[in-house]
Amino acid sequence: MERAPAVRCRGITKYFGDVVALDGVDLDMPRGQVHGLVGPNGAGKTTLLGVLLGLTVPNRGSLEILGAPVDRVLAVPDGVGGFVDGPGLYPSLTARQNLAAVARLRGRGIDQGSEVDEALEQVGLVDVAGDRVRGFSLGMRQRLGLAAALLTKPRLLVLDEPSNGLDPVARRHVHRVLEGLAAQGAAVVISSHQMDDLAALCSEVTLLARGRVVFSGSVGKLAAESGRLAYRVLTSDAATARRVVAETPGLDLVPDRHPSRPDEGAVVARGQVSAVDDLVVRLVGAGVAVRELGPLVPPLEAAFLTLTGAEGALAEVGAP
Ligand SMILES: Nc1ncnc2c1ncn2[C@@H]1O[C@H](COP(=O)(O)OP(=O)(O)OP(=O)(O)O)[C@@H](O)[C@H]1O
Repeated sequence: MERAPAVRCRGITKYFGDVVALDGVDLDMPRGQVHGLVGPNGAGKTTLLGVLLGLTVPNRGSLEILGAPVDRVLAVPDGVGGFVDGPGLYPSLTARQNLAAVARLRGRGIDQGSEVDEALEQVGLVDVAGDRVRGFSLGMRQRLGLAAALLTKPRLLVLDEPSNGLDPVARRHVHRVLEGLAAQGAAVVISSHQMDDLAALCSEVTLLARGRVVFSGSVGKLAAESGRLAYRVLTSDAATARRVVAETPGLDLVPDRHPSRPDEGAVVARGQVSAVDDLVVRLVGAGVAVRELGPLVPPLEAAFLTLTGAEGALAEVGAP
C-alpha cells in the first residue's frame, strides 16, 4: 500500500450545472514531493483540490488516496489535511484556542499542549498565540490554517494558494514547512498563480486548462516543452554580440521590448537552450565577456502562457 501514489485520479469529471469544471482528469501524484497545480482562472484547480479533500464529489471517475479507494461521499479521506478558499477559523478564539479546538475535533491523541505549541512554532505564530484571530491579517490566517492542517499529521496535505498574503519572510517559513513535510514522505499538493513559488517548491507540476490536464511532469520537462525562449544577454560588446547571435545556428535576434531596463549592452536572442549554450561559447571565442544571461520570461511562466494558449502575452515581452 505504501508504494501506491498519494493520489491516483482516473477520468475525474465534475459538472456544476452546465459548467464542466473537471473533464476526465487522469493524474498520479507521488509521495514525498510537493506537487503544484497551475492554470488560468476557472481552470478547475480549486475543484480538484476540493475533490481530494472530500469537499466535492465528482460526477464520474475513480479516485484513490494513499492507496485506498475513495467513496462518493463528502468526507475527508483518512490521512488528508488542508483547506481551500481560506482556512476555516473561529474569529473570536485565540490562535492557540483555534488549534486546541482542531485537536479536540480531529483529535485521536493530538496533545492540546505540546503539539499545539509545536504547530504554532512551525508556522512562526508563537508570539501571537494568545491573540484573537479576529485581528489577524490574511497572511497570519493562512499560517494558522497551515498549523491546523499540520496538527493532524497529514500524509497528503492539500493547500489552495498557500502563499497568499504572505510577506517574504513568512513565505520562506511556509516553504520550509512544506519542504520538511515532503522530506518526511508526505505528499503536498498546492495550487498557485505564483510561478516563482511553484518553481522553488515543486518537483512536479500539473497544468490544468478548461478542466483538462494539458501537462503533468517535472518543471524541467515543462520548461523544455515550452520550446524556443527569448534570452537576454548582457555583454561587454553589444555590437559584436549582435553579429555573433546572427551567425549562431538556431538563434534569432529579437528586439528587447523592455525599454524600462535600458541596458545598452544587452541583446535578446530566441532559441533552444542548446543554441544559447553555443552562443556563449562563440561569444567567449570572439573575446566578448558575458556579464548576465537569463530567460526574458521565466521558463515556467513561458510554458504556462504557451500551453494555455496565451502566446500573445509572450509576444509582448519579445518571446513569440
Ligand atoms: N460551487 C460552484 N458552483 C458553480 N460553478 C462552480 C462552482 N465551483 C466552481 N465552479 C466553476 O467551475 C469552474 C472551475 O472553477 P475552479 O474554482 O475550480 O477554478 P480555479 O482553477 O480554481 O480558478 P481560480 O484560479 O480563479 O481560483 C469555473 O468555471 C467555476 O465558475
